[in-house]
Amino acid sequence: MNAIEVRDVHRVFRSTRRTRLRAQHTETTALRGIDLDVQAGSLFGLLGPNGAGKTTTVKILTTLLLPTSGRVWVDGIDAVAQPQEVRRRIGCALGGDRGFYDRLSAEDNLRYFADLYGIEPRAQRTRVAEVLALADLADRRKDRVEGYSRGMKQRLHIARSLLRDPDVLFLDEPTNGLDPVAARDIRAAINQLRSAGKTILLTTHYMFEAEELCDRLAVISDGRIVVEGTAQDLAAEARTGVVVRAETRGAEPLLCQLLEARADVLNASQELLDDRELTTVRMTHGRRTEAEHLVREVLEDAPHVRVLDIASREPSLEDSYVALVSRSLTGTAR
Ligand SMILES: Nc1ncnc2c1ncn2[C@@H]1O[C@H](COP(=O)(O)OP(=O)(O)OP(=O)(O)O)[C@@H](O)[C@H]1O
Repeated sequence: MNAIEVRDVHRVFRSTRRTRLRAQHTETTALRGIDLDVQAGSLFGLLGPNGAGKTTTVKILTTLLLPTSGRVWVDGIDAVAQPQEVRRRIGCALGGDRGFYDRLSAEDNLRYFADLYGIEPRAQRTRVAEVLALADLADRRKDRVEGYSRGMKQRLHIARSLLRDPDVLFLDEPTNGLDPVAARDIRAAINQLRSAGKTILLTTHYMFEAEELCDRLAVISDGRIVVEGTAQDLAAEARTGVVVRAETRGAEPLLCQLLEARADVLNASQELLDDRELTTVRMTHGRRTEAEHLVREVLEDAPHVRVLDIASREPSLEDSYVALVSRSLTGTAR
């Protein structure tokens, strides 16, 4: 059974800026026909570069925004026709530093929201204690939120999203900007919620996080779903055979274009290290020595380039992601 279904959703933002002489209308198309199926009890990851349309999708699913066209069901309920009913069944943590009364304690904040959500006064104390424990904030429950770290605030967002014991949870970049330990704690909490049978849709920029947590993933780019499936499906779709990394002296970024002109190169990028350049080449080639040889040839053909080191590795989810997104943005059929 699907807990979330999205059919051909489009979203256009229209705005008008008035100058003294005239009104200027602008249109931004954020979503260009999104389809999604998220199975009940699964953890689904929405990945994509900045501005791809992830937050717009989450806002539509959580009834904060209306789609311009298309249909959306959450927990079997039509989110456009019955937004109130959907709101009762979902939890939503959009994160960030705002959203709480800084001068109140975490406990008082949650009591306030429990009231707002219509949780019976007699049940509030127990429920607030439960979600504080789930978010590992029980021992800091009396502290004012203004003294909370980002990681603690993020956990408080998750605690709030759990107040109504929802079946479906939406987490928008839950570990964004957190240090590695705080991020690991959040991931552990998310894993616990999945084990408790919740359906979770999360957006993230971190590939290892998506790989660690998600059952299925969708990559969204420029308002379209580029690919949907397991991490293995994404790798198969990206057709990344091997990743070659070459350390050089004297290599120009232009060389990446030369490499990308080859049919067996999916994507090439260069970063500057202290006194060297590091070129990463994602190839369709499966044989590592052959792939290394090909890259070495292209680099050494360029004038004044010295190859210091060359090595290859198996592709990660991040490599598949980079190949898929760059392919979708450049519109190449490779
Ligand atoms: N309220 C708005 N008015 C106008 N344009 C908007 C609005 N909200 C989003 N957009 C535009 O819609 C597109 C998708 O934005 P969205 O926030 O959904 O992307 P995102 O994938 O969540 O990006 P990020 O990873 O940076 O959060 C962008 O081009 C953005 O500028």
